[in-house]
Amino acid sequence: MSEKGAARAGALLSVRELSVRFRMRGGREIAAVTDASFDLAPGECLALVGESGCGKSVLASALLGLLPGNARTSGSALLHGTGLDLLAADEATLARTVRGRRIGLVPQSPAGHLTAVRTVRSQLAETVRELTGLRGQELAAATRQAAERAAFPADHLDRYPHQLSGGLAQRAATALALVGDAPLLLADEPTTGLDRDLVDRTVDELRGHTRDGRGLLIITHDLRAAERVADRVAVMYAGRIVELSAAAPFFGEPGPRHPYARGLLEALPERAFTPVPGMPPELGDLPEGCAFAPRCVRASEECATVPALTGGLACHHPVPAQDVAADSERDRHRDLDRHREQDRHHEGSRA
Ligand SMILES: Nc1ncnc2c1ncn2[C@@H]1O[C@H](COP(=O)(O)OP(=O)(O)OP(=O)(O)O)[C@@H](O)[C@H]1O
Ligand code: NI
Repeated sequence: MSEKGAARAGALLSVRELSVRFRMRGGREIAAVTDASFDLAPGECLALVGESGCGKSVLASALLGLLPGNARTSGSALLHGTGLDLLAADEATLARTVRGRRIGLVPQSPAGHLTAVRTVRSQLAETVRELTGLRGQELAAATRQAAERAAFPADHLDRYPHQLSGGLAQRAATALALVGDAPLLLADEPTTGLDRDLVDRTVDELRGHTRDGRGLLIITHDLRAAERVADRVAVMYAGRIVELSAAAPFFGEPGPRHPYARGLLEALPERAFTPVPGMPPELGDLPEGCAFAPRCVRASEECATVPALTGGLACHHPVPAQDVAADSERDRHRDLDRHREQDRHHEGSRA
């Protein structure tokens, strides 16, 4: 998978060196996203994971043109079939042809995205009508189906957003995002506030969206959900993608190669249940080199420079490679010791 240079042929979405800076009062700058590059293939689900505040939602907002006025974006994000660079497109184009039509969004805080003064049914129906053109009985039925897809209970359809629990608001937002089967779905923490069964059901429904060559970019804290649905995983740390890997070797053997990604997995209750020590850095005050180095047991002088993302990894000391090297080094010493031992033994018996 190419990470730099030209967009990949046939990709649904090709993001290259996407960076987002927020200008703050006093000239301070927040480096929310730096040089993010990835492709999303038709039919593929990519999970974007990483600690709170690492830039995941900002990345998604940048793709949809939903950043506030103090944000500056650079790089490119080509959306297949539109000839559009999402980062260069004007607001009218994004509003008219991209958001909701080419790209569906499950927003991170659904309550704020639902219209306060209208019932869920009326909001869903409007979206269904807009995107499908259905009317009357057919529209009513399609609205109920849309709710059902996201496990939104039919008997709550006539409620207003403020009458919904967080989990129900989440499901209403997911239902809205699924209407119209946009070629690309961005789901930002779509399972917040849901219990495990509903998490599974929701991510399975989102995954189902990738049938027929559609794509899914799912942003989640929930590594179990990511493991359940993702084909590939992108791990973000302090605004950068530090590892981009196929999901099977990442969650299984040999496991992640970036020490941070490894730490994230080890923090899971069903694994070692030990959190990554320390705290992520302030994005307004990043260190010079690798931002993870201060928390990394493997850090050395090399880490004073930012490692480039090559072969899906941005690290001067990737884990298995070193472990394998360390193990073979240990084995070599053990063999040497054994040979010396044997030599001494032979010498002893000769004497
Ligand atoms: N409008 C803004 N102005 C200034 N800084 C912002 C703005 N929006 C986000 N940020 C900063 O950008 C960084 C990345 O935020 P983002 O919301 O993308 O994190 P995240 O990875 O989605 O976290 P979470 O998992 O908590 O949702 C944070 O440091 C945040 O404070
Ligand atoms: Ni977020």
